[in-house]
Order: sequence, then structure tokens, then C-alpha cells
Amino acid sequence: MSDLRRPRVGHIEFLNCMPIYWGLMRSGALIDVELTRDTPVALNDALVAGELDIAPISLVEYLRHADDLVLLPDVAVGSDGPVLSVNIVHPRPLSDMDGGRVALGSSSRTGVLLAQMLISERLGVDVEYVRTEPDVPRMLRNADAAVVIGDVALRAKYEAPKQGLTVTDLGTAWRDWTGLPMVFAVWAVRREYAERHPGVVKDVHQAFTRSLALCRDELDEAAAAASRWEPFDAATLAGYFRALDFSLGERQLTGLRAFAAKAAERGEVPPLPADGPLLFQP
Ligand SMILES: C=C(O[C@@H]1C=C(C(=O)O)C=C[C@H]1O)C(=O)O
Repeated sequence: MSDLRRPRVGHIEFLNCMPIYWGLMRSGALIDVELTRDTPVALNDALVAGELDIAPISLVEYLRHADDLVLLPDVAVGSDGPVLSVNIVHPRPLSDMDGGRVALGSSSRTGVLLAQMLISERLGVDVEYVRTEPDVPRMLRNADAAVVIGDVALRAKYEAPKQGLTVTDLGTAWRDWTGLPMVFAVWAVRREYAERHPGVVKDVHQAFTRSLALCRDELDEAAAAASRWEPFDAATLAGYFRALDFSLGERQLTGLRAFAAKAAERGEVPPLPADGPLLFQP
């Protein structure tokens, strides 16, 4: 009998990671991991505290803890254009918000920082920021704009325009600004775990890349299955899953480095080393 413990792997409980879950389920890889489903913020805390070995975490949290972490190549949550689920929701044009207030949803680290970069650096608009629960109607009662991610943001994308609100897609905004894809979440491994168990990390990496390939082939099926339990129909979900970019190749890494440099300039994260990020070599 083996005395090996299954790797403790995190899973983002938003719809954005459902295609990966589908692939892990369909390939049988779920049996080989101890999976914890939670918000990106909770997964980050658990990874840094050593309660998880491998987890998808917000890019900003990776940059804050880059010395202790290694990134899995080939897998991420991002977009090369519209992402649909990382949004600023606002009644008036963003350029008219000078002196106003923007509510930042507490479930996000990367989306909310990107929103701040966009508002101050690209639009040159000066506002006050407040952190609040990610609830769009409540946020807009006390602020001029709401920044939200995940299922709440995806819902706002379709519902908010019916209430006369504008939805600014932060994936689109980043691409228009830099010409690059945006990476919102990455899969990180505790460095010490990767050094002790390179074979296990290699297997988990392979399980993710296989799962993604499987899911790409069965995206409509995955969307139809998920739509039975979600407030979105199958076609909407399939469109969402296709908008998301789950890859982390050279182009995505260039986008990641551009975001990291801007975040470091703002003093939000330490600078990434010139040869960073450190990638796990499968
Ligand atoms: C595309 C998304 O990417 C996410 C955005 C995150 C953030 O802003 O900190 C964290 C994890 C990802 O879930 C999304 O949540 O919709």
C-alpha cells in the first residue's frame, strides 16, 4: 500500500473554472487529487498557509508571494479580448467620474487593480475607492461604479444594460490599452512542494492540460450540463467558456509581465524578476 498522500488541489468555485472541472471529471483525474472548491481569495490564503499544495489564485496574489511559489505552465484564467466576467458597472461614463467613488468587490484582487489602473492611468480620472461585498445594486447605492468578477459579473453583463447601466469589460479594456491578453488567475504550486514532489506536480499539470483539451472538444456538452443548475442558458455559457482563455503560453506571459510591471510601478506588488515568472518544468 502506498503511503503517499493525494496532492491537495484548489478549484475556483466560479463558473469560469467549470470547464476545467468537467475535464478533470471526464478524464478520471479527480480520483487522484483532493479537491477543495472555494473563492480565489480563500484558495490563495490556504495555499500560502500550506493547507493546499497547488491552487488557482489571483494573479496579484501570485505576484505578492512569487518567492514562495512556482507557476504551472499552459493553464490560466484570462482572455484575449472580452472576458465577460470581470466588469465595471456604471450609470455614467467613466470619464465623468472625477471626484466620485468606485466600489471594489472584495472577491477580486486582479480585476479591481486593473480597474484602478484603467481609471487613473488610462482615463486620468481621480476617484476614491471603497472595498465592499460584491453585490452590484448595493454597491451602486453608495458609489458611482462597481467592479465585480465571476458569476456576479457575468450576470451583470446581461442584466445591467436592461437597467440603463453600462458594463465595461476589463478584458477588452486591457487589450485595447496594451494589445495583449489579460491573465486574471494562475495555477501556483508551493515551491517547497514542487521541490519535494516534482513527479506529483508533473502528473497534476498533465491532468490539467489533458482536461483542458478534453473540455475544448466537449464545450457545448459541458455548457448544457452546467446550464441545468445555473441562471444562464447553454448557449450563453458556451459563449462564455469560449471567450475565456485558459492557456498560459508566450503571448499570455507577455501580458502577465506587462500587468506585473504596472502593478509594481503602483507599489501594489514587488517587481517580478527579469526572467520571471518562475515556471514549473514538467
Ligand atoms: C475571469 C475571472 O478571473 C478571476 C479574477 C480574479 C481577480 O480579479 O482577482 C481572480 C480569479 C479569477 O476567477 C473571473 O473571476 O471572472
